[in-house]
Amino acid sequence: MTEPASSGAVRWAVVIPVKPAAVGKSRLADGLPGGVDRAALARAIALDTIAAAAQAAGVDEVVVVTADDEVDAAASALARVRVVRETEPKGLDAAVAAGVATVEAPGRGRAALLGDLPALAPEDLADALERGASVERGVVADSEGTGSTLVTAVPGVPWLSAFGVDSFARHRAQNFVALDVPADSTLRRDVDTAAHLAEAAVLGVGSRTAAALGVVPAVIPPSGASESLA
Ligand SMILES: Nc1nc2c(ncn2[C@@H]2O[C@H](COP(=O)(O)OP(=O)(O)OP(=O)(O)O)[C@@H](O)[C@H]2O)c(=O)[nH]1
Ligand SMILES: C=C(OP(=O)(O)O)C(=O)O
Repeated sequence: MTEPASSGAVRWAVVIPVKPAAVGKSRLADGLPGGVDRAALARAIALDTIAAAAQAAGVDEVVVVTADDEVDAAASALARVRVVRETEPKGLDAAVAAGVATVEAPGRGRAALLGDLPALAPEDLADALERGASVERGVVADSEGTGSTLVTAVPGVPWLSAFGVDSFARHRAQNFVALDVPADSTLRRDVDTAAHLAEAAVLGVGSRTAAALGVVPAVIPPSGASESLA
């Protein structure tokens, strides 16, 4: 197993919450191409996000918090990924906090990444984490500028997150520093709707999402090509 190169002084644990696919990504149901299974697509989106995060420089471990058996099994097979089972629905912030609480290395920065970023490029996450290393708490806005896709806390800073509607403004109000990642970073394109999915497809979605959409693999960047199994 090859370690990713360091992206700076801080090494990170990245927590990714994933709702059970049977109930998650409900807003995606409207406008999906015929024949696309929404639950399978929701899992594929989450697993592409997890796989990209696990390949980002500076990331020591990815902690997936989920009650979904299939996501658990597939994520657990990836190097640097650990799954924390969610025994009852907790809500997003509580699920993230449960994952953060299992991070044992006190010298590690902690980050929460939403699990709906199918176009995420590992280098875009690495770039954001490097920026997050120089502030106590950081936040990355989604493409609309209203939500948050990444929240960070450097070692020693107590964990806090305030995900949900208009979370970017609420994170900023709690003194999270807006991390200056490019407007077109793949880290910003979360997918809640079919229109978002179309934008993610332009950026280039991961191999699992492409397969769930029935897209010809040859036009998809090989984001999963170099993944190693644990
Ligand atoms: N483990 C866990 N993950 C959650 C929970 N709520 C949301 N998430 C995850 O957080 C991320 C962002 O959530 P939303 O955009 O609200 O996703 P969603 O609830 O699946 O989507 P909608 O049903 O369309 O509202 C996704 O990766 C979700 O799977 C929760 O209670 N537990
Ligand atoms: C969960 C969030 O947003 P969305 O529902 O748009 O993914 C958020 O921005 O905190």
